[in-house]
Amino acid sequence: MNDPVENAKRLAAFKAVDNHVVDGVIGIGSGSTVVYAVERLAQRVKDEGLEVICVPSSFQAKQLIIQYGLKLGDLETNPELKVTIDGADESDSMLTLIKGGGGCLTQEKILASCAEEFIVIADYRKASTNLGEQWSKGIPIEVIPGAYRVVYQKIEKLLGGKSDLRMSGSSKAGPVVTDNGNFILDWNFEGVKDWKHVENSLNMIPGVVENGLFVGMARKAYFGMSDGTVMERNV
Ligand SMILES: O=C[C@H](O)[C@H](O)[C@H](O)COP(=O)(O)O
Repeated sequence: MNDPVENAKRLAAFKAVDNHVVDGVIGIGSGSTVVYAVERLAQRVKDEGLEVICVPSSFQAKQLIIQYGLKLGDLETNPELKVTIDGADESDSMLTLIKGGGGCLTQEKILASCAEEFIVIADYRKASTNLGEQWSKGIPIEVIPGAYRVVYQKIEKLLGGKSDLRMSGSSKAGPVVTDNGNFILDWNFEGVKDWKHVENSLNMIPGVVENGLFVGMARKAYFGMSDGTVMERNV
């Protein structure tokens, strides 16, 4: 593979699947890095007879599981996951994450919370010391559509910064609509010191469904590097 970023994603995903997946129920995150994790899972099912049931975190993840011929599960029949593997938009040195750049944060956080182990896979552009060093698009916040404006105002009053309603772009007029039928606000924060406080404060605002801060959930991350190595971070 010639693209260093794609190569880095693939290396991280393959290593995480090899090191953490055994027979059982697996949570499948969303995004472009997770594609490689599903590819590796499918290889191991074929080559080693690995027996996994895959629970998706999004429409995209479900399609991937189907496309690769893996067994599809859901949280109603498989509420306990051995491991969830997912990408991130940014990870600080404590593995505090920003997620939801692709709009899939709520179901991802549910899957992360149901897993014995939550493993992050990403390329080298996602690793930082403090959030905001690498990801400049703010914290994604999923909101009930009719409440987006009041949520926006309350966030500004409570925590400062500015939010933007995420728009669809040229393929559809109007805002992005999540897999759950909601809107996304991207909150550009200022001077945050306590991410757990922010995560909790955002979720206390009526109309907020979930936010893309994952604090204290991941214990291990794999970052594919541009030189072909994989950097591991543990907390
Ligand atoms: O909403 C999307 C998810 O949180 C993704 O896991 C995140 O955006 C990272 O995606 P990618 O692997 O494409 O960078």
